[in-house]
Amino acid sequence: MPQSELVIDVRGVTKRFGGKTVVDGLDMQVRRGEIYGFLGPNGSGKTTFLRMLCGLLRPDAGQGVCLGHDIIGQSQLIKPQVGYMAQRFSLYEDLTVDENLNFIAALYGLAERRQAVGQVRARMGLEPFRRHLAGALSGGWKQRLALACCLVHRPKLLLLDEPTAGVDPKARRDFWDQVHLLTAEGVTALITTHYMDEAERCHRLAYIAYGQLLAKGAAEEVVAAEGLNTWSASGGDPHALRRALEGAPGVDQVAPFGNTIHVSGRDPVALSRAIEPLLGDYQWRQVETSLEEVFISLMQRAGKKP
Ligand SMILES: Nc1ncnc2c1ncn2[C@@H]1O[C@H](COP(=O)(O)OP(=O)(O)OP(=O)(O)O)[C@@H](O)[C@H]1O
Repeated sequence: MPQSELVIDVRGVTKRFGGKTVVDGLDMQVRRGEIYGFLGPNGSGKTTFLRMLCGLLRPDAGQGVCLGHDIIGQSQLIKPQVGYMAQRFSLYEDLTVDENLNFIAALYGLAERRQAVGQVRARMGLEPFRRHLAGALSGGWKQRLALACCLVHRPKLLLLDEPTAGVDPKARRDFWDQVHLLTAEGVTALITTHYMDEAERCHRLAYIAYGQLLAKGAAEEVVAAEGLNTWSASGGDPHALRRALEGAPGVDQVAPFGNTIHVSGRDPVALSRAIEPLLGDYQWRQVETSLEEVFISLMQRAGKKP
């Protein structure tokens, strides 16, 4: 891959708080125009990593470039080209939509302020809400306004930290449509999320736990690499099935999915052996392993490491 295509190219990025290593030697390469999903359990270091990329935090170790600039020595050149949407709603609730947008435009010292605000307002469908207080908007519209504020200065890279947490499915769909449109125009997006359907909407993704990278690639590559076999059982007594399988040799996970129980394991022979005595009491079929099952498996295995 030509280096110029890499908007993010960092290696060994590490951050410690007190004695605790929160991001531990992380590598990440993200191409221009890519939607890159960044997943991991709460407290795994995702926000800390994003903050290091855009120069809000200084790494203790590691190196690399973001938007062609050194993440340590040239963070002042990176910041103006990044749109960072922090996890918590960080707009001024007692200002109107227009006032929020104008304020951000002024902060960036944009020359064509009115034009920039007008464009982003139209793009995000915020025209009808121009004079509404940000605090009075619904969750979905607040999130749109937050994205609009990230876009006013026409950044090349979006760092979006759980941008859709708590918003309804339609608003999430609209949000992802916008992100796809933006990346088609050449903007790059690095997005943290806990939603599996969103992970699947990313071109590629990385999964971290305890500050360490556990998997990366396209969703289907990540699923294939974990090598889990998954069976779905229906009928009979699902609670009894769960009790029978939990902790059995060869069974790595048992989880209810609606009216079925999913059973996964990395060793297909051992898994079949565990299921065999229960074959007659339930209807079984082999199903595709989901990303959720893969992430749980990755976390379980990471947790078992000494
Ligand atoms: N400024 C700080 N000082 C001390 N500890 C911090 C600081 N910022 C983050 N941490 C700790 O670093 C760890 C990683 O936090 P971080 O917010 O990066 O995780 P995360 O993956 O973004 O989590 P979540 O999914 O909950 O947002 C946590 O244990 C957190 O308490």
